[in-house]
Amino acid sequence: MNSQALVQIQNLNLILQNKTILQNVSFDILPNEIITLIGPNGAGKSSLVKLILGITRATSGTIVKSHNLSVGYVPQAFHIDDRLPINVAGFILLNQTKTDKLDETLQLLNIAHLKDQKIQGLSGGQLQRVLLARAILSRPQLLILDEPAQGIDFHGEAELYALIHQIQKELKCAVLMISHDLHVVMAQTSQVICLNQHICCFGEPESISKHPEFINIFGDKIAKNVGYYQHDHDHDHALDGQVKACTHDHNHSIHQHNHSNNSEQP
Ligand SMILES: Nc1ncnc2c1ncn2[C@@H]1O[C@H](COP(=O)(O)OP(=O)(O)OP(=O)(O)O)[C@@H](O)[C@H]1O
Repeated sequence: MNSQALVQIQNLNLILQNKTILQNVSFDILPNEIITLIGPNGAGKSSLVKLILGITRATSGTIVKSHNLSVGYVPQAFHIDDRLPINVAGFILLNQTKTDKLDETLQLLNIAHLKDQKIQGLSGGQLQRVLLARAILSRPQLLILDEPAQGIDFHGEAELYALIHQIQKELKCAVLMISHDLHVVMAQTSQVICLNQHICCFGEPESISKHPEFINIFGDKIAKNVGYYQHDHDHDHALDGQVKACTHDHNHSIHQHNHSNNSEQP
């Protein structure tokens, strides 16, 4: 366990309707860290996020959050009622207690010009930025994003991920995001968790892309084509993804989940 951790996740298991959704998941989320969750459809990524947010409860295991942890969240799907008579500023401020950072937030996300526009007329990319603005208005310590670039074209996707990095740097928050955009994840994230009920592998993008379970899930072609990224950070992760003191050069580390139980699915 790391005393600096914003969230410590220990041996989480989730069983729903007699089906194992998550098995023995453990890792820490540290301040200033960008962790991206990847994995095939149905791997349990959104379920894990819902447990961390406290929307659902684990069958067993613990999630310890730092005192007064503030969390911003952008869900996977968001439907706005066509009849809701509200503009962008009104929507961002809805049910918020801290409102003084509205203009600064709109500028940070390059959407100041949309402030008075009706929410219904926005494009997919504009709406994602508005949802991000809402999530960061109160300057959370942890930002959780469930597939932030869903429904956005390739060009807009790259811009959005660059923006997320900019937000992370400016607000100095941690980011946990789910993504299917492997090329971007591998080029821009600091830590990747490859999830398929259990943590298949955890580490830096370069090492993850060489891991046998990653190649098994995503295919050799994707693994060979992902961009490599060198990232300096001051901590290391144990085999199960938890943080420990830094002991070596990070650039080629691979963290692997060992299969001691034959019932685990890859
Ligand atoms: N309330 C529920 N009751 C039963 N099963 C559920 C429930 N919610 C989710 N599941 C199942 O849990 C599994 C994991 O779903 P989850 O949405 O967490 O996966 P995911 O990795 O986020 O998938 P995707 O990439 O497709 O969004 C799926 O098989 C899903 O059917």
